[in-house]
Amino acid sequence: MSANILINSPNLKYTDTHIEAQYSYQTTSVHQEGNKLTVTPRTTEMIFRTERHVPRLGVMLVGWGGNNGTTVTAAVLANKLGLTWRTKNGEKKANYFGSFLQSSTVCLGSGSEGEVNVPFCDLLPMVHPNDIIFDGWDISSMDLGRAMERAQVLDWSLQEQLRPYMCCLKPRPSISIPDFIAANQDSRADNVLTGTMAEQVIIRADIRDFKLSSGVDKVIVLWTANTERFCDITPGVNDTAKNLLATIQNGGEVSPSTLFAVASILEGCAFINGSPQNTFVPGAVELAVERGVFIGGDDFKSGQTKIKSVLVDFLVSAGIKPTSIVSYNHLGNNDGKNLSAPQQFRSKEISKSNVVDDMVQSNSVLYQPGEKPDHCVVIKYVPYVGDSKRAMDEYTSEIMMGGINTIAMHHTCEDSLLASPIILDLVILTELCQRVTIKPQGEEDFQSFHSVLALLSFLCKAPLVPPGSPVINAFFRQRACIENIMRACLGLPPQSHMLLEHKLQKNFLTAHTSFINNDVASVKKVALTNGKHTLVPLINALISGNVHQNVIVNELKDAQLLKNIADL
Ligand SMILES: NC(=O)c1ccc[n+]([C@@H]2O[C@H](COP(=O)([O-])OP(=O)(O)OC[C@H]3O[C@@H](n4cnc5c(N)ncnc54)[C@H](O)[C@@H]3O)[C@@H](O)[C@H]2O)c1
Ligand SMILES: O=P([O-])([O-])O[C@@H]1[C@@H](O)[C@H](O)[C@@H](O)[C@H](O)[C@@H]1O
Repeated sequence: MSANILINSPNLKYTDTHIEAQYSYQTTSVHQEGNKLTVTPRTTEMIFRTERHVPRLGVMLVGWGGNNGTTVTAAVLANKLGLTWRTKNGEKKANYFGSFLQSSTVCLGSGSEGEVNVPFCDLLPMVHPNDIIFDGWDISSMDLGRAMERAQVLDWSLQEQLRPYMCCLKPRPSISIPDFIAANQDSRADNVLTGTMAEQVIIRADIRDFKLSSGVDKVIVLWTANTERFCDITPGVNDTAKNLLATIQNGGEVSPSTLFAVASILEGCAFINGSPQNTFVPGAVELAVERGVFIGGDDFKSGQTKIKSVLVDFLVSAGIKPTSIVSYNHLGNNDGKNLSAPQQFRSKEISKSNVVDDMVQSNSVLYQPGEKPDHCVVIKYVPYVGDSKRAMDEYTSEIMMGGINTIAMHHTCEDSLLASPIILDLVILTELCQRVTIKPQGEEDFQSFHSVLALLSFLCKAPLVPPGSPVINAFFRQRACIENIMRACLGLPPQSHMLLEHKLQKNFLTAHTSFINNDVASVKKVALTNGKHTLVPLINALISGNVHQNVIVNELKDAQLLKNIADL
């Protein structure tokens, strides 16, 4: 059941169009001279403004006919239709498990019954996955009904129910430059555009056509097509936006994924890269910044790497020193087949290898400058296991007094059922970020997040961040970042987990009456600022927080709003 959250704070204003929060952003800056560190707390006042209107969202997937593309489309349909199906283990019901926005919760604070947790997606107005309209491209012409069968991900009895809907969905012809993906993909490519590179940017017209024909307000484009090889970064070719656009016109090395990114940016649509290759060559990043369009990536953080971003964080922050990480996995889907080619595997290897860097570098007690654990990544293609990926990891660490701590792990999961909810989170979070603007003190105007949307890091193996920003891979730091930014949009302090009210001899929050009076005072202020209609829900909130009705009535009796209290 979704929660209806109303913030009782003089720092928050609800208007018909926006949620506007006054926020004190607290940071600490450190000045270092030798081993002397001077640490200065800083506070920057700012206003967070979130548009309340949730648009109709269209998502165009590049690689729509692949395992991820068909699975995410089928999952949304199954949820929308409320489907259930029988398996040998009993009846299953469509759900969004694995989506942190839909299926994980955040602690809002404490009430009379203890901590109150709400679904992440209830914090701010955001698109529900059931309302997303999908479209997309694939170099394979198969309709999504047959492609879903080819993927072998979903239970057969569910596929049977979905097929009539999925068969009506057909991928648009796509850009194919065979050199970028494995040669073993050639047999799939029967749905490709022809003409020069510039002519193939006709995909811009597809975006417009989809927007018009579906009636969506916004389109986000996401690459979930095959992993490409890395593209050379060459001065004069792709190093600046101008050079990249000229190369597209005149010919030269540009990957299909970069062509899609450029087309989306030129159409003003956010572009997300779910694969590991360097789609965002410097010219593409510059173009996104120039046009003020969001880009995000790279490579969905779905399985083995997600665990790594938790486990290494745990080890290093527990003061244990990982010295060797050996990660092996095998899988038998088409992604695995493509990755069996050396250049495509290399893209994945790079993306999977850097995930521990920030955690290792943060601990100079355990690691000398430049020291890193050995880190080995292996992927093998084993057709028989299909989409059911097997991952085996061995983490060896040094513990106290020369001791060795070895953790070995075996992980089996359907690759595409891990990636699909991440696709939904990526597009929903990106859309939400498009409606948030921030005005730091001293600035004239509200500004949006940087075009390189680092907030998506949580969902990516190799996070793309604005130049000069720290890359954070640690799972809970990434999650806390999203949670606390959303709380800031509501004028709420960051989640500190201090729980001081339970750690002293007396609980100062319930014992102190001025706390209650302050609350009532702020109700008065909020109701006077935001209109009478907010009074009754605010007072109800106070009552459910154990403030006695008489206290509220007494406190409010001098207010002009007294007559509204009769309605209670
Ligand atoms: N499933 C996961 O857990 C996971 C995690 C991280 C990243 N990824 C990445 O997501 C991508 C998709 O994975 P998948 O399992 O769906 O793979 P898949 O091979 O089943 O699907 C990819 C689809 O892309 C199509 N394609 C290839 N080149 C194209 C182009 N130029 N334009 C349009 N379509 C094109 C193929 O025909 C295919 O249908 C891969 O790059 C994979 O590495 C997957
Ligand atoms: O998310 P994760 O398990 O670390 O990484 C996975 C790889 O190990 C796998 O080989 C690949 O095919 C998947 O698409 C995914 O990228």
